Amino acid sequence: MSSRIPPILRPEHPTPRPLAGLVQEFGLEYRGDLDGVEVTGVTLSTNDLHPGDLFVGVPGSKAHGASFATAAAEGGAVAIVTDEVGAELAADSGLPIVLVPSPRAALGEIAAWVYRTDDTPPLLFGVTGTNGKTSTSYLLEAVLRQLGLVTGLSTTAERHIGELSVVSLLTTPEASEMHALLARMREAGVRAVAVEVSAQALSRHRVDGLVFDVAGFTNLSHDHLDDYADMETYFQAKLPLFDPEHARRGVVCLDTAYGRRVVDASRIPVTTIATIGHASADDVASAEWTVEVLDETAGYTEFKLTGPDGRELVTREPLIGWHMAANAALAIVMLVEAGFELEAIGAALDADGGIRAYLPGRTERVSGERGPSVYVDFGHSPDAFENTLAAVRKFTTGRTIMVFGADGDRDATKRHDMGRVAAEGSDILVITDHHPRFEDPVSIRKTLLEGAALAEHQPEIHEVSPPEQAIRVAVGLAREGDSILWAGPGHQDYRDIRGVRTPYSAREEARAALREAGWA
Ligand SMILES: CC(=O)N[C@H]1[C@@H](OP(=O)(O)OP(=O)(O)OC[C@H]2O[C@@H](n3ccc(=O)[nH]c3=O)[C@H](O)[C@@H]2O)O[C@H](CO)[C@@H](O)[C@@H]1O[C@H](C)C(=O)N[C@@H](C)C(=O)N[C@H](CCC(=O)O)C(=O)O
Ligand SMILES: Nc1ncnc2c1ncn2[C@@H]1O[C@H](COP(=O)(O)OP(=O)(O)OP(=O)(O)O)[C@@H](O)[C@H]1O
Repeated sequence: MSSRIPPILRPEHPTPRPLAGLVQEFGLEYRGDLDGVEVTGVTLSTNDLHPGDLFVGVPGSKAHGASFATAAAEGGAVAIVTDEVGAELAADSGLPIVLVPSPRAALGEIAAWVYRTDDTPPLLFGVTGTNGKTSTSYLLEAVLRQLGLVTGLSTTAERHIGELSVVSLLTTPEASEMHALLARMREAGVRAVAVEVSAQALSRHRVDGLVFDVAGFTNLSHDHLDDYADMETYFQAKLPLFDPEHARRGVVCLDTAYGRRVVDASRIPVTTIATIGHASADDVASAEWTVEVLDETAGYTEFKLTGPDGRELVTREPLIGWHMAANAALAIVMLVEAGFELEAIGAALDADGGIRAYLPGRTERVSGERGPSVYVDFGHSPDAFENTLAAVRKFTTGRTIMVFGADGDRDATKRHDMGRVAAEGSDILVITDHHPRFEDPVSIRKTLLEGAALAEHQPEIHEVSPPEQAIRVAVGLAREGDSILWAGPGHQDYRDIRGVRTPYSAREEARAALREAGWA
């Protein structure tokens, strides 16, 4: 990967802690001399090593982290934490070695100890599900800010510490980064944090050592079957967020049938929410909260949230689609579960004319007053395509044009459905490339085209590579009144081509294509 790897934020003024204290507190075995060893940080990667760090050697898919122990020592690491296999690999590093049975499983608690994130933690919100995690997290942050709090955010798109913003690498950072981020947030006076929690994060202990005040579940649909054997395994991977080790309370959206199953499996108190017209009639009837879309325009969606005891809130958000109303309502109910009064939330939102949120690359309109409407979106699953296409179509007087490609080296089993759903919902389809990674982009497009051919409705289909060209073809075909939905790249500022993060922004490309076509 190139140097465009985003920075990892750490506390600016870490307080050193004696390593002997860690060993004593957790009753850990060690080799070497711990006398005078002071720890100021923790990492599992030599690419993010600071002098004074504990280097945690985790067994990875390509290498055992402990095989980089000598490099870690040269970089200023003060000790190694690893397993028995890693201890052998790290023996020549000259550093003391602390032994744990599973370094990845230990990382969260160790990072919490190093950065003292257990001391006066902020209010913590965790959001999981297939689609809508980033959006719900941004919406939580927006409402918290409108309530006057200094906020933090951790999502696929960005990490925020108050007004400071950096782009993200992983959706949910490794536990060492997560706790460093929280420590930095504490320095900045952050009082509430919204964290997007991926299934991979739960499977890989990335949120260990954190207890969310409120966990939220958006929905579950086909994705990530490269990481999980089947939908059931993927579903099961989400459940630990609803255990007492990870959250105190939960809010579960019943819009997909998996929601009810989360409620049944949850080991914490949960409340439920369902979207009228989208969840099943039974789930709408049994949900404690319901959300109903009242008005939709190209500029905003207005909705009503109704809760127990006839409590109600009507507000709007500058986002399109019923699914965004579902995300916003989930965020608001999570705040209520955290102890905020619904009336206070309503008053704060009313004062501002609704929720003030900007979601980078989530059905983001990049076009101007004239010409076709162009939206850049991060959707990369059949369900996301269906919802965003429906939302865009609603405000399109002309034709709906969709541009998309699929991720290489990621769940290939969803590609047929992506092609089919995209074809069903569009009048013109431009199939192109996304992140090919190490796959052949021609063969990815071929699978998408096969999927598109399965659709009952057949749009006009074009195959265009690379995406810079594809968006220009789409803009060239578009007329006033048409809409273009470019799904996949969202906020991202690179394409991963054979492991190299090549600079590239779909939002910039789309704007350039519009300018070149004279629509600026
Ligand atoms: C499958 C997966 O999660 N892999 C993660 C894993 O990589 P790995 O096991 O291959 O690590 P490895 O390369 O064998 O290296 C082993 C260890 O040696 C260390 N190392 C390695 C090389 C070196 O020079 N120095 C060094 O210290 C590594 O940091 C690592 O700790 O540990 C790495 C270090 O933290 C992660 O960066 C990497 O995430 C990769 C980039 C990834 O793509 N993960 C995806 C699947 C992911 O987690 N996605 C989810 C969800 C996204 C969504 O919702 O769409 C996410 O939360 O982002
Ligand atoms: N509640 C929802 N239901 C269905 N689709 C949604 C929902 N919310 C958002 N989407 C669609 O999914 C796309 C991704 O949204 P978002 O980034 O919020 O999800 P995510 O869960 O964070 O995704 P990822 O796991 O890829 O980071 C959006 O651009 C939109 O197309």
